[in-house]
Amino acid sequence: MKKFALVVGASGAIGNAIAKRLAFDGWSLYLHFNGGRAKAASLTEELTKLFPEQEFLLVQADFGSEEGAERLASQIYSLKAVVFAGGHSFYGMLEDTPAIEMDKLWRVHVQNPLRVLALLSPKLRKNDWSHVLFIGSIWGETGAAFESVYSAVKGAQHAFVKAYAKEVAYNHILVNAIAPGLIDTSMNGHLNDEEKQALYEEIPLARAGKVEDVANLVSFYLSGQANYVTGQIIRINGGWYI
Ligand SMILES: NC(=O)c1ccc[n+]([C@@H]2O[C@H](COP(=O)([O-])OP(=O)(O)OC[C@H]3O[C@@H](n4cnc5c(N)ncnc54)[C@H](O)[C@@H]3O)[C@@H](O)[C@H]2O)c1
Repeated sequence: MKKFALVVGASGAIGNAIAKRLAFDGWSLYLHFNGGRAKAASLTEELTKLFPEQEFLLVQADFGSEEGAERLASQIYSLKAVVFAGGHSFYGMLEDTPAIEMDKLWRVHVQNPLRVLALLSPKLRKNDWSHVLFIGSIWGETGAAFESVYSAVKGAQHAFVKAYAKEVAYNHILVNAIAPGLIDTSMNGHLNDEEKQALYEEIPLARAGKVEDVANLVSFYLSGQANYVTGQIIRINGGWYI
């Protein structure tokens, strides 16, 4: 029987790498996108050609609204794993963060992923083992100046992981978060080369992480070799902020 995972944010940089890695591992995938249909469609086409025995299904939803979350859940049939790799950041002082932006950060990172999960949990409970993984952030653990609201929503994701892991352990649903440090994606587009270099000097491994670094860790979690790990926030950060 095909094993299906939902990758939320598969059209994004980290989500795209996760989708490719999970396809390589033999998963069939629901590939979620919001904007960027062309990119998501070409990923689906590429994976279908490479892995014809597996299924790759595109699902669109805006996590800015509850209807989007509900529509996404209604398109999912069989499911063994969910990886939440969507989201956006906002860089600025708290007093310069518009209320509408705060609301959006909360909805996209917390409220609607949790709503999706609530709707999908009966499907996850049907399996011998299932996995829920959030791509959180080290800022959710340490906090970051000028990203205070983003840090707050990432911290909320991490707190949820710890709580929900306890709630569904009985059903063999494992719930964890991977908390990246600096990963080389357009989410860090606000940094110029000089600023990036200054950050690399702070990071013991002296570089930004690659999207594949995150995808490899996701692959390990979902491989069945980490089935005694739940409720954990695993930092992937080159030794930065430990
Ligand atoms: N890049 C980093 O350095 C870094 C570090 C720590 C954590 N993260 C987290 O990793 C995740 C992926 O980041 P990325 O760097 O790949 O970013 P990205 O911008 O490349 O991808 C973000 C994805 O989120 C989706 N998305 C954004 N708004 C949405 C909405 N309203 N509804 C539905 N989907 C929406 C986009 O469509 C896209 O697929 C995010 O949760 C981010 O917070 C990134």
